[in-house]
Amino acid sequence: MTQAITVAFIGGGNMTVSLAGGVSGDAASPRVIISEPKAEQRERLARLFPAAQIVADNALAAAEADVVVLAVKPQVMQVVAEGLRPALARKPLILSIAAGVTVARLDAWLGGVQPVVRAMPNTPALVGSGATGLFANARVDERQRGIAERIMRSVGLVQWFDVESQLDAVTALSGSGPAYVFLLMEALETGGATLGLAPEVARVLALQTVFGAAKLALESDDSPATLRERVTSPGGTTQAALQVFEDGELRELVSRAMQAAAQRARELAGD
Ligand SMILES: NC(=O)C1=CN([C@@H]2O[C@H](COP(=O)(O)OP(=O)(O)OC[C@H]3O[C@@H](n4cnc5c(N)ncnc54)[C@H](O)[C@@H]3O)[C@@H](O)[C@H]2O)C=CC1
Ligand SMILES: O=C(O)[C@@H]1CCC=N1
Repeated sequence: MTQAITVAFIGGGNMTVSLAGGVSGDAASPRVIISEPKAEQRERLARLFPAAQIVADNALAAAEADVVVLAVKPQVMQVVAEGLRPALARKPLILSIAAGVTVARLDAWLGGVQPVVRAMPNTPALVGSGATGLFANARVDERQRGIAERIMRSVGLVQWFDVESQLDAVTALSGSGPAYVFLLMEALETGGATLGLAPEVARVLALQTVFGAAKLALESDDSPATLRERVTSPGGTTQAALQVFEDGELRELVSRAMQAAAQRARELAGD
């Protein structure tokens, strides 16, 4: 943070552990308050973040905050947001990371006066390699945009969107995307075992291959298509495999899967 601000996390689960760790590592780390109803989890949080204040009362946490990060499951968001209303007189920035909860809904639950940023993160944020889409309502000023961006950037890449519906596409790509890649890992592992490799060997080779390919693509100036061509010797093994993927219309299948995810995101958002 550029100045000593107070960040209150509502819900002290996996994502909060990751984000609180991220912002605590920041050069000018903010004061952190975490509200969590489960006593056992509060004890864990206190061990992980000795400098943070761990409480059981959402309103108490929010009342002193410059930023309130809503990190509860979407199903409990309405109750949590409505319960916070009286504690938000200072008009802190609200940063919601709940999947599928629109700014309009949050706005209604919070009383229609708060600056609200909606984030669509993904689970690799848990290891500091997330990808997050952000959308801000009109009450969010430049300074607050910077703060929201900095919080999410502490666990990975951040991209802003001017149109909230684009977060449905982000959900279909990077939000759900880790599951597509895990499915590919599973398939590579099974395929390796079918070819006679020990399953644990097939798994480690599959994971390292996905990791290595992603790292190479991120660090290279070349496009994934060029990198793919570079692996593919004419008449060689890769070409034989890629032909099977093309015959099975893998690109079309991925596109259809993403359409289904985006459609489901729209339905869940109540659009
Ligand atoms: N797009 C994605 O893949 C991801 C989205 N998310 C979003 O982030 C949010 C948090 O996810 P996780 O940290 O994985 O969930 P989690 O279940 O680990 O944490 C939620 C925490 O909220 C606490 N909680 C329950 N009721 C509460 C209440 N009334 N007040 C305060 N705290 C309460 C729970 O005890 C729990 O510790 C979710 O809304 C989820 O949709 C998180 C990870 C990735
Ligand atoms: O599957 C879901 O609905 C959520 C949104 C993105 C990742 N998980």
